[in-house]
Amino acid sequence: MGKLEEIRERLEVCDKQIVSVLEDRMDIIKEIMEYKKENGLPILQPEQEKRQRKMLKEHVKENTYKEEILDIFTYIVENSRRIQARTLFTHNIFLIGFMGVGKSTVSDYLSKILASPQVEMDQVIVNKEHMSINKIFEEYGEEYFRNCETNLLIELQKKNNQIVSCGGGVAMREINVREMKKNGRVVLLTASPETILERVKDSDERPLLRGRKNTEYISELMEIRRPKYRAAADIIVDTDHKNVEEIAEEIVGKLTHL
Ligand SMILES: Nc1ncnc2c1ncn2[C@@H]1O[C@H](COP(=O)(O)OP(=O)(O)OP(=O)(O)O)[C@@H](O)[C@H]1O
Ligand SMILES: O=C(O)C1=C[C@@H](O)[C@@H](O)[C@H](O)C1
Ligand SMILES: [Mg+2]
Repeated sequence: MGKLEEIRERLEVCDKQIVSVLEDRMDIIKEIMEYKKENGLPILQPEQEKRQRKMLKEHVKENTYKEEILDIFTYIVENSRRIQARTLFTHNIFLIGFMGVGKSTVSDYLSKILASPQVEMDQVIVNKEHMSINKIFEEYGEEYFRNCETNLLIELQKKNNQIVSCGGGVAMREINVREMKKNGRVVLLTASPETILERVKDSDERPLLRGRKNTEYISELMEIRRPKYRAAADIIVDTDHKNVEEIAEEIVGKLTHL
């Protein structure tokens, strides 16, 4: 055997060891998830990832390849998140609720922490139609927009493990609720009118609230929508006085115990 072949053989042995250790690591991740589920412990615990990263940095600080090793670990952790998500859910998660309640913020965070794709329904429709939502309403009417929402919900059933931030009106149509439930769990986020006002007051992007940004109007519209939101929900999470990490943890905890 030539020198090069001999070196390559050592490399192959090394790769196989890496595969084997990675498999062990992934099994451990699954074991942790099962243990947390069985014992009702918080599932996401982002602070644990930070501790792990700190420990690793300390461990490799004198290593010649420390930057490369840390880079590889970024991918390892990303994939552990994906395994976590698949251990927890095999379906899609649909976030519904009033304008400004935090659907986009929470779905963005959940999609990062669970390394799962995020779908922003309003944005997908805008991209498909090459038109803003305001323009779609003006040119084709609300019914057309609502049909776009229903068609998108049907399309989303082709994939799993997506975190979907729904348009504020999605739960108003019964067919939409049926479509979401075919391969998904529906999470209703709620907040008081005061909290909603605080969260939307500096933005002009919500046409339904234009010129009516006050708690009286928000309250009125919320009451009209409440029964449909509640009827659609598999779980309800109140977001008042909670940060995004707390909300995400509560969602995952409740979904795990459905
Ligand atoms: N838990 C929270 N605490 C404080 N601020 C929040 C929280 N959740 C969201 N926000 C803020 O409130 C505003 C509205 O949030 P977001 O855009 O996520 O709501 P939304 O439900 O997606 O609204 P829309 O229905 O219009 O799409 C944002 O500025 C966001 O940063
Ligand atoms: O609450 C609603 O009916 C809407 C909310 C937005 O997300 C958009 O989907 C659209 O402006 C309609
Ligand atoms: Mg949003």
